[in-house]
Amino acid sequence: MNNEQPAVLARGLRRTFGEFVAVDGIDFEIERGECFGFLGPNGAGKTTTMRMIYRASPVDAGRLEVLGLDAASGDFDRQIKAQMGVVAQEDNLDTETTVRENLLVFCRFYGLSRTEAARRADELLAFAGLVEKADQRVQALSGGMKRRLMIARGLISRPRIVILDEPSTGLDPRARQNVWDGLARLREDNVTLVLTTHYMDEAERLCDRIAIMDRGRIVACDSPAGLIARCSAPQVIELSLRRGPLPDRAQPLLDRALRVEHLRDRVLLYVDTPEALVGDLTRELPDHPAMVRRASLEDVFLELTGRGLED
Ligand SMILES: Nc1ncnc2c1ncn2[C@@H]1O[C@H](COP(=O)(O)OP(=O)(O)OP(=O)(O)O)[C@@H](O)[C@H]1O
Repeated sequence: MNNEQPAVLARGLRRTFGEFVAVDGIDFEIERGECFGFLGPNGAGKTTTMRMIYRASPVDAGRLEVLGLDAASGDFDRQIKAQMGVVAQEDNLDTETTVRENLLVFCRFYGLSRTEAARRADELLAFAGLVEKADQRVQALSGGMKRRLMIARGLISRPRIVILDEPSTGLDPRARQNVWDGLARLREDNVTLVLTTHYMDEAERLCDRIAIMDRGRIVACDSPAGLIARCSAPQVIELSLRRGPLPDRAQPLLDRALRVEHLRDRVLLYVDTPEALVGDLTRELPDHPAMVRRASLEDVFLELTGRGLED
């Protein structure tokens, strides 16, 4: 295995379900030690792409290499699988057994001896912040703790690549922070992280680079800052539509923005400098509170696809 090769390389990667093209011939490269995220709305093809990387889904066309080895190679499972940790989207923990037992069963599955398994389980309980919960049944854990246990389970074989499908979906802010802290520690050990998310803050915060996916294609791939710099303007004024649509007299004000996006509950105005316009909007449209923020990945997504991430 060549250490110069990227962690994952995809060329023309494609997956279809009958007539439906879920992943439409995408190209990407994930460097070793980087945190790479697939960001996109429901059904964009993120999970399918990840499943191809860890070989849970066949590749219909194109080339896929992991750590320099062709995924189609007969040797792939033997050489690569132990180097890859997978944390799937759905929680498939055995809820009847204890937290420690859950880890021990998988340690044994990976071929660790009884003593090694006990040691590794203790290390991972500490990593996941679950030492105090070790002897409780999994069903007594909170959602965030279960997620951390899933991540710990994915790390048993000390993988060099960890694949996480929506690592913090459904978690409250504190639990998300805990998960993010755990992922940051993996980064320090130079583990390659590949994740999917539809949370822009998660992508922006964790990822060195992000591939924005939409309808089976990668529509842009860059660092979060690089992506945001592509926005047509650096500042955004959000006008709330909570109290109803904008009146006709709003149009001349909207015309002063460089670009305008109409969403279900908000209108977004892209500007270089917001101050004067915000003053006028507040005065002229008192029923539509205006809020100023910096352009974000959501704006990049809107500009690239014409749709919001949640639409
Ligand atoms: N086994 C399958 N059979 C048929 N269609 C499938 C199958 N798996 C995925 N698809 C379809 O492929 C498309 C991409 O699905 P995928 O799960 O990769 O999206 P995603 O970006 O991960 O979405 P989400 O954010 O909702 O998880 C969807 O339209 C989905 O319905």
